[in-house]
Amino acid sequence: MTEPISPFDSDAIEQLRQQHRLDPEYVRTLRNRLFKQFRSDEDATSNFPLRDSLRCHVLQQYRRFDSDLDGATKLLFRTEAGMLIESVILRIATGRTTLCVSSQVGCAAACDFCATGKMGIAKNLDYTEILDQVLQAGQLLASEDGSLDNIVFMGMGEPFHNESQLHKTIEVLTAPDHFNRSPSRILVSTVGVSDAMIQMAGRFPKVNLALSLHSADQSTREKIIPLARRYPLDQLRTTIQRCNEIQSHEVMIEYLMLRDVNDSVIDRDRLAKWLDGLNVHLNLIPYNPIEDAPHLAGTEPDAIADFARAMKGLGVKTTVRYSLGRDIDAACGQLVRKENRTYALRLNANVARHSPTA
Ligand SMILES: C[S@@+](CC[C@H](N)C(=O)[O-])C[C@H]1O[C@@H](n2cnc3c(N)ncnc32)[C@H](O)[C@@H]1O
Ligand code: SF4
Repeated sequence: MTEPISPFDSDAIEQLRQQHRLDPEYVRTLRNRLFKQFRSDEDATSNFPLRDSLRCHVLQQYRRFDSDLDGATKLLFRTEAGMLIESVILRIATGRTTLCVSSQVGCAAACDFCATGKMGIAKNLDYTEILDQVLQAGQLLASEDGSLDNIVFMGMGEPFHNESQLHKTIEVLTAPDHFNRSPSRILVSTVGVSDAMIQMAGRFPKVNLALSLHSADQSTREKIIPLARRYPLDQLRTTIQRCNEIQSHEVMIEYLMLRDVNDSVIDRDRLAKWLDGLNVHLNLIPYNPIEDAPHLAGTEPDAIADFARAMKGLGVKTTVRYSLGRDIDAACGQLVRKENRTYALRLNANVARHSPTA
């Protein structure tokens, strides 16, 4: 009995097609139905002669949380390795939908304010695991007669720590004979990995980039983002200049509003100075408190609005992120953290037991 084939694996699909002398039209129809129309597995594979050789999903849907407050849905998936990852569907009032995907389980960057960074693990997802988040969310939206408009890499993980799988994912997402998504509707958010940002801008110039800046002061940034030591602010500014030269659109600057950390008048003026001359758009993010960082608190909404007004006054294009799904975030984040920690501990115990020095 041969291993089932993932429809995302073009080489394996082509090999199968040639082996069975299948008309390429069958493969085209399968891809159109599954990747472009997001039909159900059964419907999409119904006339594919080798449907029993396929396995449409590498992720198992584990839980679903729907917000009572707004149109957010959080999907928890279990990977084959047993880890939980999350994807979030944001249904925005304008009718547009955005899917936030994970690129890793956990994250080595270990930012102080981030639940994923506090998980204490970092495992890369492979491209089929990232694409399956898109497929399953797309199928869910299609079943509600909705559509999927934007895909953002703002879920668990640092996408540029998983660069090869990220590039492969974007290739399949934008390939006309696969998902055929517009690159301008894809956004990759990073904590700031300079060389990878420039690579991305060069290889996929239409894909949007977002930099999680969070402070324009080097020592403050280092306190909340350990990776800031490796990629100092001067280097990041030059990186954005380089991306601006390659790309025709703005880079998004994400700025988490943390009370008494980065929200003073001095912080604001320093930020405006740092952004001056760059083709950017500033997005202020309200902080979502996490259990593992009791020392951090978010800036009050009124103060965020004042900060935004002042930044606009200083000539910076500024918006405030309206955060969706707050009611489901805590429940889901805690579940993911707890289960993945338990799993990682079990895994480490097994490795120790089997290591020659144990
Ligand atoms: C989870 S990260 C994933 C992408 C990438 N690793 C990055 O840092 O940009 C996506 C965004 O969520 C933000 N974020 C992390 N923890 C947060 C929290 N507790 N409240 C609000 N935003 C948070 C990050 O700063 C980043 O801008
Ligand atoms: S890089 Fe992004 S995902 Fe990783 S810990 Fe920092 S905020 Fe979280």
